[in-house]
Amino acid sequence: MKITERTYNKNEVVFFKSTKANFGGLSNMAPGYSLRVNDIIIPSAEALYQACRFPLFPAIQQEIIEQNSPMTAKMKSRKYLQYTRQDWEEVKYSIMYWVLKVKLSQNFDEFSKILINTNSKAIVELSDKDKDWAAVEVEKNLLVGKNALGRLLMQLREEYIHNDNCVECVQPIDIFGFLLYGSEIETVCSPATEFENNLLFDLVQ
Ligand SMILES: Nc1nc(O)c(N)c(N[C@@H]2O[C@H](COP(=O)(O)O)[C@@H](O)[C@H]2O)n1
Repeated sequence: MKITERTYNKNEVVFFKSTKANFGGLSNMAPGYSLRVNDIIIPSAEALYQACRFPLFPAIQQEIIEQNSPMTAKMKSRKYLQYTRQDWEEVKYSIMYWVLKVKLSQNFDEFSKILINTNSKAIVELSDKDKDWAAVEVEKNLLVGKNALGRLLMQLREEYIHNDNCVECVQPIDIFGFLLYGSEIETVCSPATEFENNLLFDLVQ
């Protein structure tokens, strides 16, 4: 997936930077959005995304996932960059979109509310220096960057909020070696759907 740089007028967009400010829940660094994949509890979207860098190294994945702070999870990942999967640059945006879908599916009430409140405005992650995932204010009110996270969030809003699609279960993406702790990543469902599926399973046993 190729993403090119864009420019935005800060006055016309919804932007987020600090997790404590308005729309901070859109950030992968926001606490309080835990996830469950393959029965493993993962404290944040950031930890899940960073763990996906290292499919062949379950011990590194575990060290990242054990971090309650999303920023510390990212910092742990930095120690092991040489073990990053070789096709990371080609697959990282697809992996991030999958992570965001999992975050929405398993935190629907909270996360969908924030997405709804962005209306139809452009969503921009604001950063001091990151022009890949975010955009930088290069002069007053002029934001420049690929803004990959903001754009994936807009795609998520279009697919699941504006089009009213259901995000109860999220399929794994079709890439080689999509692994967590040595096992293929399975379909991930919302807690309510998992509960219903388990009830049905018990009934037919
Ligand atoms: N710590 C931090 N500072 C910024 O300015 C940022 N824009 C981000 N972005 C988040 O970091 C994650 C990507 O990490 P990699 O550099 O690809 O390892 C992703 O969640 C971005 O939203 N972080």
